[in-house]
Parts: sequence; C-alpha cells; structure tokens
Amino acid sequence: MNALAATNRNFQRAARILGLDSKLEMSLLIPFREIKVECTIPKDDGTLVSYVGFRIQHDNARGPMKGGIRYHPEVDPDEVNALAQLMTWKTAVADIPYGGAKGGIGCNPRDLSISELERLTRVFTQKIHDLIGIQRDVPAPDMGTNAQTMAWMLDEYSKFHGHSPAVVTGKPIDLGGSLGREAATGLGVVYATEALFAEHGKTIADHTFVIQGFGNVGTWAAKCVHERGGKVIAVSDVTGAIKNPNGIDIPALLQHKEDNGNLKDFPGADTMDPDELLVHECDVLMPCALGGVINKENAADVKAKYIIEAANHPTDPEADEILSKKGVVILPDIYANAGGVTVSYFEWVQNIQGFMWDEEKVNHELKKYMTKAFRDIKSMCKVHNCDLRMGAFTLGVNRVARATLWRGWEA
Ligand SMILES: NC(=O)C1=CN([C@@H]2O[C@H](COP(=O)(O)OP(=O)(O)OC[C@H]3O[C@@H](n4cnc5c(N)ncnc54)[C@H](O)[C@@H]3O)[C@@H](O)[C@H]2O)C=CC1
Ligand SMILES: O=C(O)CCC(=O)C(=O)O
Repeated sequence: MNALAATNRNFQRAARILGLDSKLEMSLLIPFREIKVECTIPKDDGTLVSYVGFRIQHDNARGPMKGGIRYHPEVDPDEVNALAQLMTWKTAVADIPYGGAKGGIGCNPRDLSISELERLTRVFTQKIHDLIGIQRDVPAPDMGTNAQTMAWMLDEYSKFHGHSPAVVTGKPIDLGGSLGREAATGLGVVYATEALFAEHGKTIADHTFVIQGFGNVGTWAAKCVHERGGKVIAVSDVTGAIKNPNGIDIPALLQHKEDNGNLKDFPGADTMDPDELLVHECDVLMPCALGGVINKENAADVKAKYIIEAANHPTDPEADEILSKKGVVILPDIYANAGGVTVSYFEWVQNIQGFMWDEEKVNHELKKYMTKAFRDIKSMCKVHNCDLRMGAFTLGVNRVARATLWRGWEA
C-alpha cells in the first residue's frame, strides 16, 4: 500500500474513533501547501543535471510547521505528503508547539560529491526560502541529510533574511545546534522502548534486538541499547546485513563503519540475507530505515514480539492487522521516533532565547517528554479500547482538531 493511502487510512480510523465532524476531517487531511521546485545544478564535470524538490506543509494549527528534508532516489510527492501528515500528528503526540511538514529531493546523495550536494541544497533553499521561516516552517535532517545540509540551508536562508539560526534544527553545534540532537531520535526510541517495557516489569537488558538501517537513527539506537545491556543480534544497512547470535559488539561495529563506510567484512559477525533480517528470530525488531518494509508479504513471518517503529511508516496497515492477530506489540512511529523532533524543539527554543542548555538538561527533558507522551497514549488506548497506534493517532489528531476548532475559519 502506498505511504499516503496508509497514512490516510490510519488518520481516518482515528477520526472515526473520535467522532470528528466530516468537514473538520477533510480540512485536517488536505495539506496546507504543497511546494514543488526544479533544482538544476552544474555537476563537477560542468554538465547540468536537474532534480525535483518538494516541501509539503501539512498543518500549522498548533504552531510553525516542522519536519525533515530527505535526499533519496525514491522521494515522491505522495510519500512526502504522508511524511508531512505524520509530522503533524507526531508533534501533537509529543505535545510540542508545532505543526507538520516534510521535504525531499529525488536524488541519490551517495552519487553526488560534497560540492554537488552543497549546490543542490543551496538551489533548493533559494527556491523555498520565502515559504519557510522561524515562525512558519522549520526544516531538519532526515534520511540522506545531516548537520552539514542544515548548515548550508541556514547559510543560504540567512543571505535573504539575515542570520537566522532558528530557521533549521539539527545544525552543527558550532552554528547553534543543540547538544544531544544528533543522538536524540535513537535515544528517544530507547526511552520509548523503556516506557513500554516498564509496564511489564522488563528492561532493555532482558531482550534481543534486530536493527534495520545503520544511519543516524539506527546507530544511536544500537549504541543506547548496547549501553543498557540489550543484545543486538543482527544489523543491516543499504549494503547488506550481518548477524551474531551472541550479540554484536556495537562500539566495534561503529568503529568499523567509521573506517569503512559500511558494515561489510566486519570480523565480529556473519553476513546474512537482508530480506531475512526482518523475519529473524528476536524479541524486538527496530526498523530504522525506509517506509513500508513490513507489509502483507512478510508480516506473517515476523518473529519479533515487539516492533519499535524508529523509521517513519515502516509497517503498512495490512501488516498491522496480521501482526495484531499474532499478538505482536507495535510502538508506532509518531511516538517511537518523536525524540528527534522533540530535541529539535529544544534547539529552536535555545536559538530563540540565545541560551544554550547542557546535554544533561536536554536528555532529562527528552526523557520527560517521551515518558509523558507514553502515558497520554495509554490513556487514549484505555478510553477508546484501542491499540497503541490508534492510541497515538487519536491523541495527536484530537489535539490538532481542538486547536483548529479554537482558531476557527475565516467567514
Ligand atoms: N534523523 C532523524 O532525526 C529522524 C529520522 N527518522 C526516520 O528514521 C529513518 C532513518 O533515518 P536516518 O537514520 O536519519 O537516515 P540516514 O540516512 O542517516 O540512515 C539511513 C540508513 O538506512 C540504510 N538503508 C537504506 N536503505 C536500506 C535498505 N533497503 N535496507 C537496509 N538499510 C537501508 C542506510 O544504509 C542507512 O544506514 C527514516 O525513516 C527517517 O524518516 C524519524 C525521526 C527523526
Ligand atoms: O527534527 C525535526 O524537526 C524533524 C524530524 C523528522 O523529520 C521526523 O521526525 O520524521
């Protein structure tokens, strides 16, 4: 199922549970604004190449729109639309004063040199600079982008509007980035998992983990699991997958990735079929890469007892049904990976106040927000007798609906 159809379906189920008026439902579903721009740059060899960039601003009822920028060959308007909508519900679940947006460029960043990436980012920023802003729409990194990408966006935006550190988050610390933002999504995933396990009197150390994706989110999630005594028994990235039933030495794997750029030939593990990874025997599966990877083709074969959705929309609704019949507990994306945008909010606050927090305060506040959001989701599950995904969706959609109704519509 396509990402937008899947996201709309979850939203519509939540709207029905909440008994939302059909006109309000329609207004919450339609994006505020969809931006599509042509980005042509000279390659290093002098030839021209054109890419299509998107920024979809879904909703701003609760505050400025917020969400990452993705560089990936499969970026398409439907997927960006779905990701933007998910940001609206995610910021509401986390209870931070933002709406939702997402952007992306259909390109393979691995095929571009650093100077080509810089030119592409600058051209994209030139095309959207008058539609983003500190109180309007605040981009951040996502798949294929990082602190360097945000630094170029900040620099280009500032040429038009004056120095504006709060216009992007996930920046380098030297440019006003927050301590703890790089780790925040992975650490938040682990705080979310701890909140779930605490209900059953369990800890991270009691479980085995399989992690798909070893970029920003996957590496930090693996590191935080490992530090808490959890056993990571399989890991993959776009180049392949590895396993070790006795537990992978994560610090050694991080060093190997730093030295080699990927997981290949890591001496502390055996290679495995990447397709087998998602159905590998384990307690906890953490998808930390692409959307739609758990679907009706493989859901019946999933052996994990828990799926922690560190990636956005890794499980499609057909798989949800199959997994729920099997008793698999799914911690949904709009909660599980909300740690990233929560620390982005702290970064924005620090930039606006001109006052930097220490890392201890950032992580302490992050844990507070993640723990409270879990309690709020569980309350919705109880009131509406629903699973965690619908608990999170009803929580997020209800908060956005209430803000929308308070604001009203122009006559
Ligand atoms: N970076 C952030 O703060 C946040 C990211 N997310 C989501 O987390 C996911 C990962 O994002 P990042 O870690 O930031 O991206 P990244 O670009 O840093 O890393 C992506 C990782 O996925 C791997 N990958 C790509 N295709 C794969 C495949 N077919 N099989 C296995 N691995 C594959 C890549 O090799 C890389 O290791 C995305 O869904 C993103 O939307 C969600 C919330 C915040
Ligand atoms: O940190 C942010 O603003 C956005 C993170 C993001 O794109 C996401 O949560 O999917």
